[in-house]
Amino acid sequence: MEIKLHDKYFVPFISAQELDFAIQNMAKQIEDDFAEEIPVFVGVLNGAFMVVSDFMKHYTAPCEVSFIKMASYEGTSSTNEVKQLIGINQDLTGRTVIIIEDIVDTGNTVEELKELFKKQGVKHFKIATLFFKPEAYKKDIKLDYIGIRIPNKFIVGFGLDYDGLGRNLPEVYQLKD
Ligand SMILES: O=P(O)(O)OC[C@H]1O[C@H](OP(=O)(O)OP(=O)(O)O)[C@H](O)[C@@H]1O
Ligand SMILES: Nc1nc2[nH]cnc2c(=O)[nH]1
Repeated sequence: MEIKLHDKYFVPFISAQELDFAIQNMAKQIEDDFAEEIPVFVGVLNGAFMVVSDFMKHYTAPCEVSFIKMASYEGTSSTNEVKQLIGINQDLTGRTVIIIEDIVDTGNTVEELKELFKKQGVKHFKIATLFFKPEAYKKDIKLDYIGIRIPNKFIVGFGLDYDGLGRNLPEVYQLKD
């Protein structure tokens, strides 16, 4: 059933079951790669709060979790300027940092994050994202773990918002044409 948020209509796109399956797969892959160490998962707020919560329930090896707050989107488009609103106050020297994103779109946010963590002397820097829009991506940075590839259309739900609304939807909706 379609929904209305502010002035726009959205149609169902990805079910809660498909989301859980994709997150479970990412957790398993990362666990296979990093079970020998204690990675620090860094969720990118606000959008990633739901992915991180579900991801952590599927990741069974020792790990730590922290959050960073970045923002670049106003309405349905990128401002091209990514701001850091809340940082991490933990020494990450020599640690394996795995970013958990809800979505990688233009790549502006992951580029900014990579710069930020490089300066902190981390041992490994990896990126995991639930959603990836290949047609919108403008960077060369490798994305290490991708949940679901989606077309270049605006989505909401499961943490993702349209001007503040829609983050609490348990499934994902796509902007109606
Ligand atoms: O690849 P990009 O084009 O940079 O887009 C991806 C970013 O956009 C969203 O964040 P947003 O800036 O909307 O902030 P929010 O997480 O608080 O909604 C999303 O959570 C990513 O962090
Ligand atoms: N809500 C939302 N935020 C985004 N940030 C980057 N791409 C998107 C998108 O498709 N939807």
